[in-house]
Amino acid sequence: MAEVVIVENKDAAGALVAEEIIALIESRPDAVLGLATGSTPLPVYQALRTRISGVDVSRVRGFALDEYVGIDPAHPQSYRSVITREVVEPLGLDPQRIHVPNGAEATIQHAGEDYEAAITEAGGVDLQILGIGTDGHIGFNEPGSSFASITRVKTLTEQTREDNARFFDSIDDVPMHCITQGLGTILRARHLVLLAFGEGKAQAVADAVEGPLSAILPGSAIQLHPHATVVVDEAAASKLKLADYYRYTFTNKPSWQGI
Ligand SMILES: O=P(O)(O)OC[C@H]1O[C@](O)(CO)[C@@H](O)[C@@H]1O
Repeated sequence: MAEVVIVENKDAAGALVAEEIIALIESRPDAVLGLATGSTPLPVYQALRTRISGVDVSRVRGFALDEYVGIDPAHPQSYRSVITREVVEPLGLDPQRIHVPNGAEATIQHAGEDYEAAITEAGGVDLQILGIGTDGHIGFNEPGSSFASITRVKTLTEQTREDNARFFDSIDDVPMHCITQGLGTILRARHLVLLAFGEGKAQAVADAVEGPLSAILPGSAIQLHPHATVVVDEAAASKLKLADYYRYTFTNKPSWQGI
């Protein structure tokens, strides 16, 4: 079962996860971070900005979860641009060490395989940051994705395109396809940290943490992981049946344990 940490707000979540990432980098300067985009991980990146000075990040490596297919990498909403703007530049990471799946149509046939090979060559991801879609996707693994899936092209659901229309001028501009790490890829990371905020994510969180294991609930794949941490605010936790138990467990956690 995933460990669930219910926090007061996004800032508290960001601080908690940022501390875990800094401890990881201090113990392993060439740590491999799994980077997510969307709104959810922003408080983590924000919290890292204020804590990272004095930490040597020159050897940190990173792999983004996903990218839109057919979008110009220079487009402000390509995940390449988002990762550069929100993570690489403010944290002073080496851009050469940060990878984003290649969504160019010309090379898309082998882009998934290439990305898997790059992750394997790096020795795997140490800590994977995850958000969750209102339809339950992690990465862009939409409902129906195999738990064994690897990096590949997926078609975005209408729900996801509507949710992400806020980043574009209109829903028509939201790409139809993406390339995403698979659920199998994500499950190979050594530590999963899934964040979710707000009532709109409450059902997806409950399904991921307490629902049946099912391809129709892609987030439920985290139940198969030996070290998964779910950090949520009260609203996103509102449909969890065992919320009191999670609070009790976290309050009584040994002080020497991280998340
Ligand atoms: O965080 P948001 O913007 O609600 O999106 C949900 C999740 O979907 C994804 O964007 C898919 O990449 C996640 O990375 C993200 O956290």
